Amino acid sequence: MYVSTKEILNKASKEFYAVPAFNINNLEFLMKIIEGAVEKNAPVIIETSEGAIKYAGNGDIYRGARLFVKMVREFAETVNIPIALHLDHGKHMEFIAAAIRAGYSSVMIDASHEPFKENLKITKEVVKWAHASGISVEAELGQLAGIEDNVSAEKNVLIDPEEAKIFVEETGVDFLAPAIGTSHGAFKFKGEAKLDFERLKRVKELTGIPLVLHGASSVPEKYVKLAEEFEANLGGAKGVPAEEIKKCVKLGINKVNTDTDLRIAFVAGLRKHLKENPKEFDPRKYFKEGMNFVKEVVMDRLEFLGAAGKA
Ligand SMILES: O=C(CO)COP(=O)(O)O
Ligand SMILES: O=C[C@H](O)COP(=O)(O)O
Ligand SMILES: [Zn+2]
Ligand SMILES: [Zn+2]
Repeated sequence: MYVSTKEILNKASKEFYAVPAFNINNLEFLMKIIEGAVEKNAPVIIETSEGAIKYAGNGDIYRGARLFVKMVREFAETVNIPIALHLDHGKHMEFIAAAIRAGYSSVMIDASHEPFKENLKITKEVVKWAHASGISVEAELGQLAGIEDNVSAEKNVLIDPEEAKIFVEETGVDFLAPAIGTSHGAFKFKGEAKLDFERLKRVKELTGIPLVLHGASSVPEKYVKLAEEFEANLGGAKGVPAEEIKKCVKLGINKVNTDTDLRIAFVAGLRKHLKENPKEFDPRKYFKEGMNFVKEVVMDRLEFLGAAGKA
């Protein structure tokens, strides 16, 4: 079923589990995410960045957004689990408009790089606009470190829980992504992972809405090692361990954004397959191993986040 993100996340918030939101750019990852979620009988959120939409539309934003809606709906309508499609890190109004018009289930307005008041003002506008079309909205407060495509910040600026309360009340936003120390990409921490759990707890107490953890990939050693065995250079890669994410879920995280783990799993399988099969040139064959690793990551996350069996 193609459903609203709000329906999925309100249930998760009430029952204290989290639903992974997986970033996709193509058909292959989508196929495996759905397959994994069906096998786990779990709800799942598919998300696309602005970059993904541009890529799929070959520069035509409206076309890219329509393609993703058609693709996701086609899968969603033929299976018995709740599936939603979300715009990740919407920073430009054209992308938000394209997603709303194409039929996304929800959008993110990410004005977290702006000063608090400006972020609030922009978010409030988008909420008004999206809600008029029955679409729910995610916003972000504080900033994540790390650099990834158009998502970047020099240093961590963690969320202020008191500001979060005002922000949620005044904007009417449906979900909030609090910056609590994670960052995007494969290189999140120099040493141990350090997250601000106290801050997260306060934000949940003061806002009460479903919260979103960005930069939540775990960067599993299994796939990093395998990719490196086949000539990848991922030295220093480090993610958020599953145990830390589970603590976040206990404190009120209900949506866990995951992109990097799928990318690393896929590239590990792709590198391995190509190296071991130098005569192979059929993409349906040389993508297969990577796709199966993507499915493994998906199923593992659905399980430890508590979404398995919640469809
Ligand atoms: O936050 C994300 C997408 O919005 C993805 O984070 P990762 O890079 O940790 O997978
Ligand atoms: O949060 C960012 C996501 O990982 C998407 O990255 P992207 O802009 O490279 O598609
Ligand atoms: Zn952001
Ligand atoms: Zn993110």
